[in-house]
Amino acid sequence: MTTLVSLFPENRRFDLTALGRLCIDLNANEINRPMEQTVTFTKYVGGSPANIAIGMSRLGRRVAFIGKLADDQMGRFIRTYLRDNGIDDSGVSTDHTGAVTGLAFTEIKSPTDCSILMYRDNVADLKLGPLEVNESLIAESRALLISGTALAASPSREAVFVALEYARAHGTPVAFDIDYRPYTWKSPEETAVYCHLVAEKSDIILGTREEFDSMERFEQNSDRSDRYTAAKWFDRGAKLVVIKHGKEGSIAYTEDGLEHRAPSYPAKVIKTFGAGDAYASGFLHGLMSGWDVARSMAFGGAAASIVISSHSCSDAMPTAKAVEDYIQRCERGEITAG
Ligand SMILES: Nc1ncnc2c1ncn2[C@@H]1O[C@H](COP(=O)(O)OP(=O)(O)OP(=O)(O)O)[C@@H](O)[C@H]1O
Ligand SMILES: O=C(O)C[C@@H](O)[C@H](O)C(=O)CO
Repeated sequence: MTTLVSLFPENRRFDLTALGRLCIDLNANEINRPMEQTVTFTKYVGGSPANIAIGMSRLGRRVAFIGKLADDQMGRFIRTYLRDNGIDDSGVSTDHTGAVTGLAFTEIKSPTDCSILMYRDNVADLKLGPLEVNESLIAESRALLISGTALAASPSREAVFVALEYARAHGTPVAFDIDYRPYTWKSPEETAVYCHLVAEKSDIILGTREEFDSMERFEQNSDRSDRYTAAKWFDRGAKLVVIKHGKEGSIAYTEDGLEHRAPSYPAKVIKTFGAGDAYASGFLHGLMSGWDVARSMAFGGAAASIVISSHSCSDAMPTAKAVEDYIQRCERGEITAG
């Protein structure tokens, strides 16, 4: 049994500070059809790190956010939602240059064929500057979560590196979610270089197999196995590497050389996105609770199944009781894949 609870310092004001984008999701109401035929959408707070922060807060964790919002109705909607969900927004600044809120229109063609159409020109989240990174939030947190998309442009990119410096100075462990969104970046090479630099400074690295491949683009060794990937990052200081495989579940590696596997839970899938964010929040909650790695992964997987069985990502993030109930219902055979 491997636990990582000792990684997280005790007696801090927050369990997690998340850094990255706060956006809007507009999820198609008319599901199972292409965007061309979709005419109405429901608005939710979105953005992977926002979803993870909201998920952690629903699980009873104390959460803060570092980011930047547009000075418009959408920005105010997001701030209100964060506050209503008990998330400390003192590290969330407001842009005054006319930047806009990032929008993600989700197309739900079928439960397995979903895509996101993103509007990300001149977005406020990527305007977060190095001087706007709130050091005291990082010093007062048991962990810092970095979303890889925050590296896609300056000055947000520099802000991430400043946050990493503060984390190191205050002994705050870093969880890095690669969160690769190709349309935000100029080139795959740029993604590989900057994500690599951050992964080298991270304690926990989370990503899908494809995301690790995108970050390891310049890897000399042709071995693309999960085990090789994990060994590479342990060499560079990581303590835990988690590789997600969609419906096939996830695999985690720990420094002690052990491999931990979690199958997924059944789900009546409405759309697949949001799975990774729910998984991350459930998984980090489990680790911080002192559970072993495999149990934490399973809990994250159950949270993911709940979210993909729902219309939204952020709004659908479950409480701990809802996740536990879901696991029990699956064990009793009351929930099957739909
Ligand atoms: N179709 C599915 N059925 C059941 N569980 C799933 C399914 N897809 C994903 N999951 C669960 O969610 C976890 C993370 O999913 P995935 O590997 O798709 O991450 P991701 O690609 O980061 O997600 P996202 O689509 O949000 O970006 C998986 O390990 C699994 O437990
Ligand atoms: O990550 C995004 O910007 C879009 C998300 O808000 C969406 O909810 C999703 O894809 C979750 O991973």
